[in-house]
Amino acid sequence: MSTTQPTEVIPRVDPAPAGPAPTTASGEPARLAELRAHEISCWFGDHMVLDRVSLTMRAGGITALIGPSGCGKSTFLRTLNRMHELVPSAKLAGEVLLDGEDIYAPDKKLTDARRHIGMVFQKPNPFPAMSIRENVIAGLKLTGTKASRSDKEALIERCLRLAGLWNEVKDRLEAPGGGLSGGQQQRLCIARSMAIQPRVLLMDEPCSALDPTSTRVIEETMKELAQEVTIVIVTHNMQQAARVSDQCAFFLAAHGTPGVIVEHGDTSAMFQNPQDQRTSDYVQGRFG
Ligand SMILES: Nc1ncnc2c1ncn2[C@@H]1O[C@H](COP(=O)(O)OP(=O)(O)OP(=O)(O)O)[C@@H](O)[C@H]1O
Repeated sequence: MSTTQPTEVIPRVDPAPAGPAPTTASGEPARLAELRAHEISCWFGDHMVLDRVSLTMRAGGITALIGPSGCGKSTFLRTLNRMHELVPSAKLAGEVLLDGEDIYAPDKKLTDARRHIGMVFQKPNPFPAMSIRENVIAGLKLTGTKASRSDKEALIERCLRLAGLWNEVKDRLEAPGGGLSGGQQQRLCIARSMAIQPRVLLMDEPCSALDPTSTRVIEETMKELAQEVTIVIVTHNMQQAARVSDQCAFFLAAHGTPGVIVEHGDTSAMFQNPQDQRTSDYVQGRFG
């Protein structure tokens, strides 16, 4: 995909988003949220793919999930906003606590989990025929959020600035989202996710379909976003994990056993002084 995309102008991420910052229902500034997975196990049918995985994703931090293919990183990520349960054969045990409240508790709705915990996928998926403007606010209708026309305009600008896209699209907000380059489309998807003011943003290999320039732009964008939202990213790119994250979790599924976290901790420690030989081998590219 990256080789066929139009060339992308390198934008500067605007550090001063316009429009209102996220607030709680009472108008207080939204607090950054901690997400804690406690003893998460997952199955597809009888196939257990994760075994009692626990991880605390710090409020306002960027946590990178790393590990070889098939060890359960994406499955784990999908448990964090209840996407795992969309697969008919899927089962799950354990808890996911958003600021201490289990998103799987019987009184919690699936739509609440999606509202508070947004997701950006590997392949950019804007609504191609919808305008850039409509793409950004597409989630408002889905989540039943009401906003005045002027609030919507402020939100559109704010989210496009947050996603580092405003300067490139401000003069063509009515153009279709599908006409943007791959990197721009991914930033449009980030803007769309941010418009519903999530407390956590999950990113599943968000740069794997992008060229290096677009990748660096998204990485800069992530650092800006982390001031407002807790980020969890799955990445195969060790340099990316080292560049963007402040915390890493190394997943491994040895010899057909379910995936577990072998080691987790501050990114600098994981890369410079890992405690487990397997982590050391993986981050230095000796396998995976
Ligand atoms: N929809 C599904 N149905 C059945 N099995 C699945 C499904 N999705 C994933 N799996 C299996 O679950 C295990 C973990 O897969 P997962 O995609 O979570 O790993 P991953 O670490 O994210 O891999 P990759 O890095 O290649 O994306 C694998 O054995 C995979 O085959």
